[in-house]
Amino acid sequence: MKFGGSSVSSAARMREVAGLILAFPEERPVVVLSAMGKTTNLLLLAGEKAVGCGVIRVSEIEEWNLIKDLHIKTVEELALPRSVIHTMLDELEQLLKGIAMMKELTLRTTDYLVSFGECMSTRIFAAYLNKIGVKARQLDAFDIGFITTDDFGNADILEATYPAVAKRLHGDWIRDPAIPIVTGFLGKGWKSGAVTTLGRGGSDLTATTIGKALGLREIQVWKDVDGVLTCDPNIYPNATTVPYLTFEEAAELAYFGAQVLHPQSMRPAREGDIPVRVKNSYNPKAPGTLITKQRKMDKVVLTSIVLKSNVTMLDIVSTRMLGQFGFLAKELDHVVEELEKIAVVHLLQQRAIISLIGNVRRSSLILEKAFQVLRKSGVNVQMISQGASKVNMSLIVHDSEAKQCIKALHQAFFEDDVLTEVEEEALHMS
Ligand SMILES: Nc1ncnc2c1ncn2[C@@H]1O[C@H](COP(=O)(O)OP(=O)(O)O)[C@@H](O)[C@H]1O
Ligand SMILES: N[C@@H](CC(=O)OP(=O)(O)O)C(=O)O
Repeated sequence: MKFGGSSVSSAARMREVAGLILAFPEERPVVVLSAMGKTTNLLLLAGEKAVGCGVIRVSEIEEWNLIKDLHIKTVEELALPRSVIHTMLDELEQLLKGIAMMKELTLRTTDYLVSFGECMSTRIFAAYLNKIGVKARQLDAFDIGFITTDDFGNADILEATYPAVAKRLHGDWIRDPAIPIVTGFLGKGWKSGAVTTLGRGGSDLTATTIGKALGLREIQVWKDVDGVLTCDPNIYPNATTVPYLTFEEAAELAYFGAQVLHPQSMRPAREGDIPVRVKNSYNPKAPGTLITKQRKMDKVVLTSIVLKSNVTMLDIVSTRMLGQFGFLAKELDHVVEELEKIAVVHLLQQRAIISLIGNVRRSSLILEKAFQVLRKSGVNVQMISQGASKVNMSLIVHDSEAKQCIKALHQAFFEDDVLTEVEEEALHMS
């Protein structure tokens, strides 16, 4: 079970989460936690400020004080001893002073800095479970076999992780059974031995990695929304829950920008064929979204609409590109320079990709409807791509028009009668 930052943002939330875990007494869950609330963002900001503020002013950094106050308050409200996080907070202050002294913040140090968020949330939560009589064991992912590349800030999990994590968690359980409370988002670089992070939202990936390593029956990812929704609720609040998704759909959705899932998180679940359930810790009765290998697609038209803003488009016109392979593999800075030798190249910035995740076997119907809607809204699509994926059609529009497009498309596909049209078509064919 993975609980994101919003699920463990306060003492009250931690009590609720403990209640959710205890609601399944017959299960032996492994719990993965993110940092409390917005702690990761605050740590990043505190680090940036430390670079320029001088050692003696570190104690005045607003974000550092917010982090300290939140964690101390949580420990106090859960009636835990301060010693649970005392050492961590001391070390964190030392680290910020070190950054201030060096006037430098490398990617490696940034990963170490943000790791304090997960290290503290898990220590508090494990102590709380033990206090209420539920035996729990706090575990730092970088100590239990999460081995990654040394790409600080966006490390990849290496294959050796699966057997190592399985061995450690099995061994611990046999020696002394206790619910493992594991830090999400973190790993250990295989060359450097330093703490790494898996990219923002990486706790989802921690959870699915453990799921595959242990061959679990189900992976649950608890969020602050009722599941994966038909679009980002911050863009258009009429979004509704998508009850079922395939791994492929969920992966495309995440990859093309839906913040709800980490882009790489579906891979271990798909490889291990372990269902993933996305649930709302604020509304546990809601059924959520169930993500599996396959689902019945015959009535499916569109599943979800995803927006990725601020993308740059390369418009290449050339008659000389036949046989010119490998040119995009060169460094991005050199791509335009290289292409200009063989083509007319325009760099078009402030574009947005709107991805229509759905049944590509209905592509003509989807595109017909989409273009009707966009034409009515006076929007010109600048590129369209169906690619290799069986579930994704992408349209590129100008950034300034993107939100309005999402709203119009959502209304047409999810609030009007497109399903009736498909049902009629299916009836007609049978
Ligand atoms: N298609 C979508 N479905 C659900 N949530 C989405 C979608 N697109 C964006 N979001 C946003 O993702 C948030 C949940 O992801 P995240 O912040 O990583 O949660 P957590 O911190 O609980 O893991 C939601 O609060 C919502 O605002
Ligand atoms: N705390 C990390 C990792 C994470 O997964 O967080 P969340 O589950 O709150 O998205 C982040 O903010 O990126």
